[in-house]
Amino acid sequence: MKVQHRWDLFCHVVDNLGDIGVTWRLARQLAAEHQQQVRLFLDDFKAFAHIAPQVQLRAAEQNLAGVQIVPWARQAQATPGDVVVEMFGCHLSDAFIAQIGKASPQPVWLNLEHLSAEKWVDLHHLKPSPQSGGLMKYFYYPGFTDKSGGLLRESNLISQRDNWQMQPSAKRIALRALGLPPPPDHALTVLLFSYARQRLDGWLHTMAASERPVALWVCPGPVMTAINTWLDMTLQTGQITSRGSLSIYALPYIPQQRFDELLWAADVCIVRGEDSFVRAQWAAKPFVWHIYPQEDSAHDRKLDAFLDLYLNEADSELRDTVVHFWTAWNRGLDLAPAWLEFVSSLPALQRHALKWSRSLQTQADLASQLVDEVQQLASNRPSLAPAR
Ligand SMILES: Cc1cn([C@H]2C[C@H](O)[C@@H](COP(=O)(O)OP(=O)(O)O[C@H]3O[C@@H](C)[C@H](O)[C@@H](O)[C@H]3O)O2)c(=O)[nH]c1=O
Repeated sequence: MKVQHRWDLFCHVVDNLGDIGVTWRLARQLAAEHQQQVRLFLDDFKAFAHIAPQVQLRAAEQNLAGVQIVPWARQAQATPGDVVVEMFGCHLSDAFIAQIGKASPQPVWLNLEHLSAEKWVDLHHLKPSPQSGGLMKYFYYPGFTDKSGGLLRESNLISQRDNWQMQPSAKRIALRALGLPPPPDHALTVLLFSYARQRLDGWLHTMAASERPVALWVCPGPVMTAINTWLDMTLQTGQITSRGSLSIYALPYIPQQRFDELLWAADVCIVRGEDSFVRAQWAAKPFVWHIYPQEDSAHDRKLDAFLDLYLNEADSELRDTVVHFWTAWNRGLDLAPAWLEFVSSLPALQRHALKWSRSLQTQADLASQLVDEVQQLASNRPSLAPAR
């Protein structure tokens, strides 16, 4: 039987939406699917409001989707719960760490790390790290293998996706609800959620000149600058414009609970970071991962490690197609030749995406694994009490 614990998740937003994006998805799942009591300490409510518009920016405390949300600074007066999770190595205040040290029984303390397909992840997952004052912190690594901590996946996600895909009207209704004009008949639909990128001209020209109409849905963010330069105008949120066969639509922010529908509705997804990268895989769509750039080219190793896994069972033609386009995207090269190759392989890429998604589904999801691990770590400590 699952014990109900009091969880404290700590999220420091470094940049972008991924820190709160992953944390919010995990928090909601812990509360809704595992009946855990979740409190989320957060330092950037404006970033949060992009993906959860109902959030109040200045509330001292609020409850959303069964999660208690409090400003970061409140940790100074807070008593730790049964489980403390630092998201992505964000640092807790000394005052809160002192409270962890004083708590009896001591909370299970974890650092949930960034996602990587690199092999070392399996070796480091759940390793303890002794802290000063006799405290112990465990490192939790998400990942793609059975020895890693898994990927976030809601229990009904795949059935929801399949039901949605099977209803011919679902796409039309969703697009309307998302404020998207219906794309022209037989159009190729492309969702663009990437980092800033130069040299989009060749790609945009190629789409504008293609026989098949293309609808490009652009999420808010810095990539819009290069698109506006090419368009020679400033496309406002909610506005659409066309050049030849290409229509470009500037999307508003979409609540996280509806973000999947954009991926499900698109034929090709260009995603980034961690959460949208994982969601594109659950959407089972041909996709491109714009990886978060890191120092010392660490992102190249991460990208290669994922491609090795993702393409392990692909034939050499498909492998080349994916590698060419992903490399061109991530290295800032001209995209036109690799795009044409990619688009002409879409049926095979689609089959591959579905096969990959099915293979990932055999893994236990991250939240379930985390709850089980915490329960085990907690029960190895003689006196950790369930929530009162
Ligand atoms: C555009 C958009 C995004 N989202 C959500 C989906 C995701 O949960 C989140 C975006 O997160 P990601 O896809 O991870 O991309 P990101 O680039 O925003 O986040 C990145 O942040 C850096 C600090 C990390 O180091 C990176 O690894 C990565 O997490 O925003 C919406 O809910 N609605 C929207 O309209």
